[in-house]
Amino acid sequence: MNNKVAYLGPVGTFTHAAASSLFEGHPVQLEPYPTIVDTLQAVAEKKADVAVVPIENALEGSVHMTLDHLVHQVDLPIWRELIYPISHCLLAHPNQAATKLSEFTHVLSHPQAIAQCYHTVRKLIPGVTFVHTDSTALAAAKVGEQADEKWLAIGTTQAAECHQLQVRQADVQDQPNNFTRFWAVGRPAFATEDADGKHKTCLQVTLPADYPGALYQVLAAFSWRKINLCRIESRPTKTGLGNYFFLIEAELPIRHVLLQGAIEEVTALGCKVRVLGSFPYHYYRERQTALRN
Ligand SMILES: O=C(O)C(=O)Cc1ccccc1
Repeated sequence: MNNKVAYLGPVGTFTHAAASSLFEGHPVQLEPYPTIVDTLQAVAEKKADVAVVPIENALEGSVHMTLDHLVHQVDLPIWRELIYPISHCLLAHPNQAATKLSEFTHVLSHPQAIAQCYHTVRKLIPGVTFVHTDSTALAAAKVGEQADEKWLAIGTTQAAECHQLQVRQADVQDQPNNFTRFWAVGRPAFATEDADGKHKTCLQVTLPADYPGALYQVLAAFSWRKINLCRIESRPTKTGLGNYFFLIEAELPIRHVLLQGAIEEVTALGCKVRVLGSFPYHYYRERQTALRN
């Protein structure tokens, strides 16, 4: 039986492109879900084996919807990470071909896409109204359904093709070098190769209480072992204002003796440590043969 891969759909989202790249050449069934939460729930409810969701963007930072659902709502291991280049386009219905860009009234897209293109689009279309949708491809679909409205979608060229839209302006993100990290979450029946050693571990660390130097002590456990941390972020525990946990990503596999030592030390300090995943990661096109059946 083919593995079922849930992704934030519909066809033409960036997540769809990331999921297609991750599983290229492998017998999987890609299944779109309308929201990030639905995508993760598909695996939690065993309707799919793995879910592909965005987790962090170079311009906009964390996708809190993904992070919070993984931490608070489900217990699913992060299985792989793909870092994928993101280029946003302004898409319009062909019936609006004569409409000047500055005359469009609404720009629809996923909140992350709007945030990544906000200043560029406002300069092109002063006073435009932004409308959030569950995905960039859904925005493209809505624009495709409204031939008479002066609406634009921010999305991919694939979404433009799917919905017969025109690319009115390409590369509208506020900065070049726009990348998004995508996580594949779950337990698919694939072995993963780890030959080049690019591997990281994501930990959720909750401090026992707030006291001077608490976080410093936690970080020291990694620092003196010379474990490189590639991300640290605080998020509310949702138990009261001012209560946080830390998400720490270390550039070592969980089985590494140094990381085991650091986790023991942090636990001895009274912290709660949960391993959200220990997984290989790669950049798009860097290692297409990363999966084995
Ligand atoms: O809506 C999409 O296309 C997504 O996959 C979410 C997203 C939005 C913007 C950048 C990266 C991912």
